[in-house]
Amino acid sequence: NVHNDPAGNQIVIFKNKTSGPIAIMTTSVGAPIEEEETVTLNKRLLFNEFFMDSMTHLVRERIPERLVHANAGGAFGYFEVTHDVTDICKAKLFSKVGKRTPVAARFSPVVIERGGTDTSRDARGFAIKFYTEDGNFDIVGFNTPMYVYKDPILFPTFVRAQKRNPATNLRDPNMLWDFLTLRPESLHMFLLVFSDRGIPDGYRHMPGFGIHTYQVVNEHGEKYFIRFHFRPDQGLKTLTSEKARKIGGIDPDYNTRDLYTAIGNGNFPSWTASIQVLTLNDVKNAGFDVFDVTKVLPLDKYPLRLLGRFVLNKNPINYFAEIEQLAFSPANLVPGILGAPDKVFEARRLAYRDSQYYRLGSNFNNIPVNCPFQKKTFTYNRDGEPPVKDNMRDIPNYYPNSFNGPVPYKDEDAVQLIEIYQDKANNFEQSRELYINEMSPDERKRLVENILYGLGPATKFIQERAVKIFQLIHPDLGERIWKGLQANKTSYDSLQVSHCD
Ligand code: HEM
Repeated sequence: NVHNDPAGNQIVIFKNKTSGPIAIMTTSVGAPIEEEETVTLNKRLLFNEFFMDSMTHLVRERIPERLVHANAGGAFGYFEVTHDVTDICKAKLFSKVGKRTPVAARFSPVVIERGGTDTSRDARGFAIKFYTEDGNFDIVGFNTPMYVYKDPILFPTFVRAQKRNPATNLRDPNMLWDFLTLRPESLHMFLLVFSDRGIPDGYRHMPGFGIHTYQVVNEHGEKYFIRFHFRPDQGLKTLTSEKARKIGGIDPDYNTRDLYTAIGNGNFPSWTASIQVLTLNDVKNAGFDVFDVTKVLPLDKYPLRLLGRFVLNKNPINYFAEIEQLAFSPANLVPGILGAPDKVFEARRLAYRDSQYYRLGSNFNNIPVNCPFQKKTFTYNRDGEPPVKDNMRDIPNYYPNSFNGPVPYKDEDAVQLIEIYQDKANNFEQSRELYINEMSPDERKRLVENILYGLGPATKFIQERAVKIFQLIHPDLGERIWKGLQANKTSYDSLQVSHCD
C-alpha cells in the first residue's frame, strides 16, 4: 500500500489521484508545446521555445541557502489556546480558550548545508510562524533552552568557526574548539548538544524553546516577562551517536522524512506550549540576569504555566515555495508581545530581514507563505524585485499625506520595551548543575565520549585549554576528558600542519 509511505511514494500517490496527464504542457507564457519541440536533433534550437524556456530557467533555479539552518523539514497546522493567559498578555492570538491560529513550522540543524545529513550532532532550530489577525508573530527558537553567547558581536565568529575551513573546505575541530574555549559561556549549550539530548530521533520528538525572555503586556498596561516552552506530545526521543551515524549513512534526510511520513499518514504531531512567567519584581530580585540567553530560568523558581498546543496536520505541497521561502524573524511581533530587551534579540531584529532580502529579494513578505493572510497590509513600500502583488494599487505612496492614505493607530497607554544593563556572562554555575543534577551517570559517560569524539582531532594546546575549562565546570568532567584524551592519543598531532615555521 503506497499510502504507508507518503514520502517515498509521493509521486505515485500523485499519479493515483489523477486519471491521465493533467494538461497540455506549455511554455511559461502559456504557449502549448507541440510534440516536435521535445526533440532537438537536426532542428533549429533558437526556434524551439520549449528548449529556450526550460534551459534558461534551469540555470536560474538556485537561490542562496540560509547562512545557518539551511537544511530543514517543515509543515503547517494550527495553534490552539488551552489555558487563559489574558491576565498577563493581551495579544489577540491568546485572547480566549479554544481560539485557533494557523501556523507554519520549520525544524533545522544549525550548521549543515542544504543536502547535508540531518542526523548530525548539532542544536536544532525550532521556528513557528503564527498567522494572527494582528499580523504574523514568529518564535524563532531552538531545541535547547539556552543559547551560545549573550553578546551578538560573536555571531559571525561563531558561524565561521563552525562552518568550513577557508583553505580546506572541511569542518575543522580546531576552529570549533578554539571558539568554544575562548568563549566558555558557550559550553552550557554545548554540554547539551554533546549529551544524550544532542540528536533528536525525528523532529516530532524534539522540544522547542523561545530562549529569550519576552516582555508581554496585558490590557491594563501591566508588564510581564515570559519564556516559551514546547514539549512534544509524542514524547522526547533522541539518537545515540552510533545510531545517528548509522542512520545518517543510509538516510541523510531521516528527520525530514519522518516528519513528512507521519503527517502524510494522518499521524499529526503536536506540542504542548507553556510559559514561565516573571513580574518586574521577579526580574529585579532574581539575583541573576534573566535576559541572559546563555542561561535557563530555573523551573522550580519559575514553574511552567500551560498556554496551548500546536498541531501540524499539513505537509507542504511544494517544498521550495512553502518551506525554503519561509522567512521567520524575531522582529515579527504583534501588539501585546514586545520582544526581548537583550542584545542578541536586538541584533536578530536586523539579521533575519537582511538575510531574507539577500536570499529572497526585497519583497519577500509578498511571497504567499510569508503574507500575513489573516490581516490585510497597508504599507508605503512600493516597487522593487517581484513579487509586488498589486503594489498597493493607486493608494498614495508617501506619508504623511493629505489624500487619505493609511494612518497609524493611537495606543493611549503604549508600553515600551524595558531597557536593561547586561554584565558579561558568568559562566559555569548552570553548566555544573546540568552536569551534576540533570545527567545520569550513564549520560555523563556518553557525554564524555561524545566530547572526546569532537575534541580528539583538535590540536594539543586547544585540548589543554578545553580540559582546564571542563575542570572549572566540574573537576570530575575535566579529569575524565583529560584521561580520555591521553588514552585515545592518536596520530592527530603529527598530522597537524605547522603554521609556525
Ligand atoms: C546574534 C544572534 C543571532 C543572529 C545574528 C542570527 C541570525 C540568523 C540568520 C541570518 C538566519 C537566517 C535567516 C534566513 O535567511 O531566513 C538565522 C536563522 C535561524 N536562527 Fe538565528 N541568529 C541568532 C541567534 C539565534 C538564536 C538565539 C536562536 C534561537 C533562539 C536562533 C534561531 C534561528 C533559527 C531557528 C533559524 C532558522 C529559521 C528558519 O527556519 O528559517 N538564532 N539566524
